Amino acid sequence: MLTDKLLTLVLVVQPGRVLLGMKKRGFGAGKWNGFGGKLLEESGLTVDTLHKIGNIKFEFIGETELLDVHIFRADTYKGVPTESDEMRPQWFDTDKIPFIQMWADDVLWFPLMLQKKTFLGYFKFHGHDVIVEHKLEEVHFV
Ligand SMILES: CNc1nc2c(ncn2C)c(=O)[nH]1
Repeated sequence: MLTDKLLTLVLVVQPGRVLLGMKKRGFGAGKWNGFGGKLLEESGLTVDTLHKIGNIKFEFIGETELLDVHIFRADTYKGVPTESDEMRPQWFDTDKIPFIQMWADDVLWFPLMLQKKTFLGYFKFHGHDVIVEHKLEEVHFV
């Protein structure tokens, strides 16, 4: 819908490892996450090439606004991953991603991301931890 809340999510992925941030406050606090647009700067990072890898819409039961999350992969970055008041960055081996401390949808689409596939998704959440319905399909963006 037009009133969707647009978010960007950036995952810095290098061979065998991915950079995640522990969100320290606000929406998704306590979860390891990719970096939002402004959070990249907040984490001391700048990226040069972003590859669009997916778009997921999130509905939270009882809330009218959908989250429209555009997801990008960066293979390289500049700067040093630095803790901010929002985020504590940490590298994770791609076979040890802390999915139990992440949004419940991540375990479903991270494998697509790591295989450099592109996807569209829709997830309906009850609260912040239970997915009551979802769709996820590989697509080929132009
Ligand atoms: C609701 N699921 C979800 N939300 C996210 C994510 N990253 C940022 N936000 C706001 C995510 O991976 N899943």
